[in-house]
Amino acid sequence: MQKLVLLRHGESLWNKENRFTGWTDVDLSEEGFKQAKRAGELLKEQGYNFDIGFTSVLKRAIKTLHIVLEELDHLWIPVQKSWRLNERFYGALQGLNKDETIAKYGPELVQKWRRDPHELPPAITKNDDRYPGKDLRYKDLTERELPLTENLSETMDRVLPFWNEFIVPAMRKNQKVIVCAHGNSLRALIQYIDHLTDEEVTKLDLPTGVPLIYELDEGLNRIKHYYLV
Ligand SMILES: O=C(O)[C@H](O)COP(=O)(O)O
Repeated sequence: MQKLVLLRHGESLWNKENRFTGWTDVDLSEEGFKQAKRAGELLKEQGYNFDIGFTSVLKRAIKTLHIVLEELDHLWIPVQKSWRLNERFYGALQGLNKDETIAKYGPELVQKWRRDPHELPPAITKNDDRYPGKDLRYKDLTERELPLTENLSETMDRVLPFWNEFIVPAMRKNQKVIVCAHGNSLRALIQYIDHLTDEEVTKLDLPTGVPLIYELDEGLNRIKHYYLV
């Protein structure tokens, strides 16, 4: 049996302000820093340690992982960052307040944008300041990989190659793995690991800063999963 720890970053400043965030690189809120520390304390109390960490290229996840590893006195372990673990790119919704967006477009459409795996939120253009092609950290991405908007199914399409190429091989070497990422990149991973239907995944909401433990068998199939509280 092998344990895999999935962790959504602590509350961000825009979670707090209820704004669509996506690839916007906002920091943790004060509460988010506390949640990250608490996650580290919980993992420490329950005897967890890790051989490798994986995270996105967004500071709310990077900092959460760093704080957890600091609590565990594990800052020395390798940490691999990838844009593939980023939050779903929320297109032209990025920066907008979620309640104001509901008031403007109606709850049904906004809920579809947020949770329907195949519904695309409105796109940005390449002239938009939010276009990732203007951000140095994405300079090695091909034009096809640079999103203008993204649905959950496309998020899954870019998360899974990373899972298969890096996370699975680490677990096959019996390394203890922590993945610190985002609501929707983790939702995509969970849909894959748990074989959830599109219908089931729409109901899945991950709390910020609470470690989710997966117990996996030799074939990396799920035995059970639970939150650490
Ligand atoms: O990017 C965001 O706004 C959040 O992290 C996830 O938002 P959602 O719950 O609206 O998908």
